Amino acid sequence: MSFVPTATAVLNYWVRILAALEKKINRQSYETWLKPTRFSHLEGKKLFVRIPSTDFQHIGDRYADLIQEAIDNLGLDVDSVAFTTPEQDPRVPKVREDGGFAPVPSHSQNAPKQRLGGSASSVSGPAPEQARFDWSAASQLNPRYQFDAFVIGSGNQFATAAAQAVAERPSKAYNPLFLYGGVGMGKTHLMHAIGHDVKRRQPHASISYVSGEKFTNEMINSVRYDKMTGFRDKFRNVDVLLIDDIQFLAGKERTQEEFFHTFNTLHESMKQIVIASDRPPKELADFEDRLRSRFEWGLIADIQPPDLETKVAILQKKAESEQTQLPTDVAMFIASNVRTNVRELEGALVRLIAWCSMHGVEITLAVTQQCLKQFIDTQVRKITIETIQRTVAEQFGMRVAELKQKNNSRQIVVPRQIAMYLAKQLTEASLPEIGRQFGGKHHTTVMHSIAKIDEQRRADKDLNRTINKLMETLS
Ligand SMILES: Nc1ncnc2c1ncn2[C@@H]1O[C@H](COP(=O)(O)OP(=O)(O)OP(=O)(O)O)[C@@H](O)[C@H]1O
Repeated sequence: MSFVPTATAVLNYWVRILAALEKKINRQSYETWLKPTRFSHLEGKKLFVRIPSTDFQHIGDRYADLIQEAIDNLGLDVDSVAFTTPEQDPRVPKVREDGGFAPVPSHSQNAPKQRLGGSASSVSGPAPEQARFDWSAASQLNPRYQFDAFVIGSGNQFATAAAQAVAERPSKAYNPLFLYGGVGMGKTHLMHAIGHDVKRRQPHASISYVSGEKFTNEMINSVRYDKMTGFRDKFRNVDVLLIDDIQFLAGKERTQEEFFHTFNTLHESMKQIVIASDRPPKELADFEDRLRSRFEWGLIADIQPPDLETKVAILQKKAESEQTQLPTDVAMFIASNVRTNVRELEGALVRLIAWCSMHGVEITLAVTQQCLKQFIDTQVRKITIETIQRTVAEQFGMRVAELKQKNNSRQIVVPRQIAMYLAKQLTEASLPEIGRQFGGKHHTTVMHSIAKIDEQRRADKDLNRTINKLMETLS
């Protein structure tokens, strides 16, 4: 027996979705953007929602995931949601300039629409100019990664200011903007925030966010299925290209070649390029020089690990968005026990909130210590020399075996000395033991290596940064 919803039930669809959203997002955003929306009508499985003006169109992008989640949780028979202003809704009689009414078409085809959780559907028929909205690109952006959700601290202040400048004046402030920093430091968040912000200011702008891995895979498939023209059109015809984890292109000559041309086309036509990487351009091993040098054309901004205060502020902001009260001593405890990776910081908080809600207890310091004990213990797990060797080899694009060989070329010696230095700093191993694990080096060689790096680290900022980054990855 199929269930045919009554008019009231349908009307309740959006009301119920809103009720679910209200619990998930902060009050101010809800009051500003969602509360003023109204159910309009249902066409088949497409739910039309009335928005007061085109300024509200970004909500379909910003809250796409949450709306989809609510639809799924509520089991509603809706497969897409469209947001329309009264002017865009052909069911609303329009007053012509001469004061008469324009004819009302039988169904609304001009409304921008978004197929939630899937590829975007195209807008059929000529949409009114102000209604054009590139949902397909928008859906690649995580609605949570906005500037106002990003906590600014000393480590990311410069990168955030640069990202904001780029969002305000794409292709005019810095082009390209090259963001780099360690794992989970917020590079992706900032890139998406640029995308959202540009979209808000220029709803017509087409924005493409792609990871280095996806770019590579799409290119391989396009070559394989003879679809290079489509691939090129896709990435060379955007207003803003956000490419994440560019280090993935290391050693991939054909992909680098393709990206080189994409870069040139976009740059020449004054389109904005934002690149994120886990290391600065000059440390991108196995990259063509012509690409590396282009990465340095605009502005290079690094993101350093957050300090304790920033970590506390991130936790509090995150708790607020989950509508949870986080006592300061609890925030301090988590911030000082979870290492610098913000993703893990958030993971600890999510775990704590879930645990307290499941056990029906309030969040207190004692409860937090109990709940996060295992989480924190695994963080201080022992670091081994093998792990150090693997991490250093990866950082310098070489094999672990090379670190142990009797090769004294500079490309090998420096990483080897760094690895020995880290082994001394991060493990309990003695000098002879370290020497043994590096292909049988004498303990005086190990000592010399450690002293050398220790000294150079003070003078060479880049080397110091590389070591900090390795330490951060390792610990
Ligand atoms: N300063 C910050 N304020 C608020 N949230 C942050 C901040 N920095 C990072 N985050 C959050 O931490 C998580 C990880 O950030 P993100 O994915 O942007 O890191 P990343 O630098 O791109 O990491 P990776 O190198 O692994 O790709 C995200 O949920 C992001 O929202």
